[in-house]
Amino acid sequence: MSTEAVGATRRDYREEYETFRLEDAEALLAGDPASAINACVECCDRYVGEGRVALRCLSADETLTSYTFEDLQALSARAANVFRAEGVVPGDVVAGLLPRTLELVVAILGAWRLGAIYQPLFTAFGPKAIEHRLRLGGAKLVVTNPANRGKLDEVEGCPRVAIVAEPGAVPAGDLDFRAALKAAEPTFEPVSRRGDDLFMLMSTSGTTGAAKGVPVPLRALNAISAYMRYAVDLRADDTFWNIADPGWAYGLYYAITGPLMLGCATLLYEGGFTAESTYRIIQRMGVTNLAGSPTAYRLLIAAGPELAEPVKGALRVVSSAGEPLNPEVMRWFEAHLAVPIHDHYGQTENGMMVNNHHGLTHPVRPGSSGLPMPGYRMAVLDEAGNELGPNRPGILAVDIARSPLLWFRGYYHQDTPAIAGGYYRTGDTVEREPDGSISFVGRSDDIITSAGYRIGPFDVESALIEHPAVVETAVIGVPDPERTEIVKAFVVLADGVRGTPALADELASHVKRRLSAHAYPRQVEFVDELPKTPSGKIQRFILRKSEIAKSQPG
Ligand SMILES: CC(C)(COP(=O)(O)OP(=O)(O)OC[C@H]1O[C@@H](n2cnc3c(N)ncnc32)[C@H](O)[C@@H]1OP(=O)(O)O)[C@@H](O)C(=O)NCCC(=O)NCCSC(=O)CC(=O)O
Repeated sequence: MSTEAVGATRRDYREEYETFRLEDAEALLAGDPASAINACVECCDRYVGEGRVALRCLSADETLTSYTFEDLQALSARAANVFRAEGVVPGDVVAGLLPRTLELVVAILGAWRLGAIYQPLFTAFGPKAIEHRLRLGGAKLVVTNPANRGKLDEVEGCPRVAIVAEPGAVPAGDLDFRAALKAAEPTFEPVSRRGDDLFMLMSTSGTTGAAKGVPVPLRALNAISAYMRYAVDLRADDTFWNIADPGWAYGLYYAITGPLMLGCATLLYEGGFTAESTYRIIQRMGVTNLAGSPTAYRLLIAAGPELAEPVKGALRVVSSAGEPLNPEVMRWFEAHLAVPIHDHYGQTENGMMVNNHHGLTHPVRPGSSGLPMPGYRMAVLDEAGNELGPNRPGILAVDIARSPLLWFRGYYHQDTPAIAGGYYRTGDTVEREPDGSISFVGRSDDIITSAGYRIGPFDVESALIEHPAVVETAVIGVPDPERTEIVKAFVVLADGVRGTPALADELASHVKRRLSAHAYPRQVEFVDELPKTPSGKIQRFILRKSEIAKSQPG
């Protein structure tokens, strides 16, 4: 597989797009049943022997510790031995409920070395979101830390727990992960898998049901490395930092897997996001290649240009994903940080597919998500599934037969109506410009995009309905200048319960604790009834329309 950064000299987009083919070694990975592959070899072993730094960990108090690929090889081997001793076999699921620390990477690489499937659990999740995901994948083992351990007590049927804790703080019955790593052998022959075998089990929010499982086969590695080269333009001499959390696709695919696959060091910062710490870390670590979400960038801007001044000119490229990037953010970054910031579009289901590529030359239009990545043919479809020409809004879809990098073949053990007629429909409404670039118009369903997170209204509604004061609820996204959208809940209360601000806060806290700290309703409105179809289905779009009308001046 080619690991060379294409960006060393930028290549012409058109030429690269038209001549794209999976190179011979990559074609093997792309599904040849005879191919043998191991994700830990791709992301670690292949760089062993050069003493290269693979991982820089900054703790919450900003203490720096660096690890080489050799360190990660030995630690992943120890972890694989620990997992095997716990009964994990190739094809089993190992879940990680850990902050951005060394042990997170060790758990991921250890699972992969053994041929197991890694399932991320975002540390903001509450027991409800965790239980749903652990059930979905039938995880054999979950690796966590004391800050998150208590949530697992509320998970029915919780699997065996390995905990990263001080020796005195390991709960009875749990496996002391650090002690077990120490005692384990530092060698483990990587288990060969095939391109179609899974190595990650992700989840993503739906509009009608609870979060769906997204199986990720090993051949997705082709697309992940292609994105790092074409769109992120990651080079050997870059210091790379993707601030997204590896509890989600953007972080797991492109903060961990992608840079390690190219043999580049990645940076994990355990602390929460603030503009001050972000600028401080860029300066201290000499970050040249930065990735994150528009909300993070808007928060940097809101902190003022003075904070940006010391890092002006330090960054070479900046990538943005998770929600559309505002043209104003692009202009501000040019003016105050002297760096181009480019919008990239993707989904958990299939990674990045449409980009303003840093590593390829093509015009970049503010407000546009860019051009299809080489390896994908994108189409804009009408409701009947016909391809539309320029300037006509429709659903963005991937042409399956002509997209050699496409890996998504359906949700985990679930029907996937989004795949039909030779296309995978993304659910996003877009418009294609005459120059081929694609502009995001909106979602064609009820999914909420807030601060780059995809939030399913159904998940929030089912958490709210658990509260005794709530009889019925409908959850929508309402426009917000900072977070794109925020979650708003319309709530019908039980007889005799009064809708007070204190109750609104209580409901928000309930969702935060049970479902997730990022998905709670920031607005709660108490109503007598909800708009419904004659058959009783809640019409969220009516609520959304009236909120949009309210937010528009005049
Ligand atoms: C822009 C941000 C850095 C801003 O960070 P903030 O900390 O201000 O806010 P937030 O949205 O993360 O968090 C909302 C609330 O949850 C809390 N919170 C966040 N993370 C937490 C954690 N790990 N543990 C406990 N609480 C946590 C915060 O304190 C905050 O509480 P309070 O509100 O009380 O202060 C972040 O939102 C971000 O990284 N967004 C990008 C998300 C992303 O990576 N998207 C792409 C992947 S999604 C994806 O792949 C899509 C898909 O599913 O298909």
